[in-house]
Amino acid sequence: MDFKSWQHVFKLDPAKEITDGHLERICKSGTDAILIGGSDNVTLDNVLHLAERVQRYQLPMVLEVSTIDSVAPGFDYYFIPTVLNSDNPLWVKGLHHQAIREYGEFLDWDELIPEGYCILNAECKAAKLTDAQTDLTAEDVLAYARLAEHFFRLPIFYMEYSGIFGNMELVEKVKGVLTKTHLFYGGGIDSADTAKKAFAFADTIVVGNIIYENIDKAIETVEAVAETAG
Ligand SMILES: CC(C)=CCC/C(C)=C/CC/C(C)=C/CC/C(C)=C/CC/C(C)=C/CC/C(C)=C/CC/C(C)=C/COP(=O)(O)OP(=O)(O)O
Ligand SMILES: O=P(O)(O)OC[C@@H](O)CO
Ligand SMILES: [Mg+2]
Repeated sequence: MDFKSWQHVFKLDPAKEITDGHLERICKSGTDAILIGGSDNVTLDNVLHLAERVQRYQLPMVLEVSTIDSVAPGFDYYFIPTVLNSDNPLWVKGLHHQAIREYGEFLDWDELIPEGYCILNAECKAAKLTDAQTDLTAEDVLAYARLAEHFFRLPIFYMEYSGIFGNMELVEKVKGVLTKTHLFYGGGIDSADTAKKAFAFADTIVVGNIIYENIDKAIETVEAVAETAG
């Protein structure tokens, strides 16, 4: 199992309700993996509850860590965001330092995958939480991508537009400067059309909110990627 081969993932928010029927459709959709994560009201209880339900299906399950207190055992990978365009060091390396200080001796480092986030929607919760500097030129974003790949050697660069569909020209430019680092794109994918547009440039597309708004449209995004990938 290698996350670099994933083309489509669903991101389930532990703070949101999902019926068994909808969860079954998501997990049997043909998506490559389930990412569990959110930016607020994530608790150990709601993570454990959702993970237990997802575990019935045989597909890779990842926890995207947003608080130290909500880390639960049993995931295939733990994705650890570092927000490259936050000016508050807490979100770049501060919480990470605290977590490693506390648990460093017991960590299985092969399960931890750092993600270099570049948050591009000023209105999303994650941008507000992390004081992300979203007023960026294309050159700024390309520099963050290069910083992720060549300086920090991060395996993932994540263009995060959570809640809105992003600038695909910029996604194309970022893809053009990355060679080893894998490009995740997330934000506003709500149809086959938006899935295809984002997947034209990103290595992996992440589909979140539409799961809770229109389950049929969410499932369409998997089919769209499969068609495009051939
Ligand atoms: C039990 C045990 C041994 C535990 C060990 C703990 C462990 C695994 C430690 C790992 C080591 C480590 C380095 C941990 C880091 C800890 C940490 C808290 C890091 C900070 C992560 C961070 C920068 C979070 C900021 C928020 C963020 C970028 C979240 C990403 C997810 C996201 C944007 C979701 C979208 O949110 P949503 O709620 O859907 O929002 P919308 O309203 O926009 O839809
Ligand atoms: O919820 P949406 O807008 O689909 O975004 C997906 C993901 O990038 C959120 O972290
Ligand atoms: Mg969301």
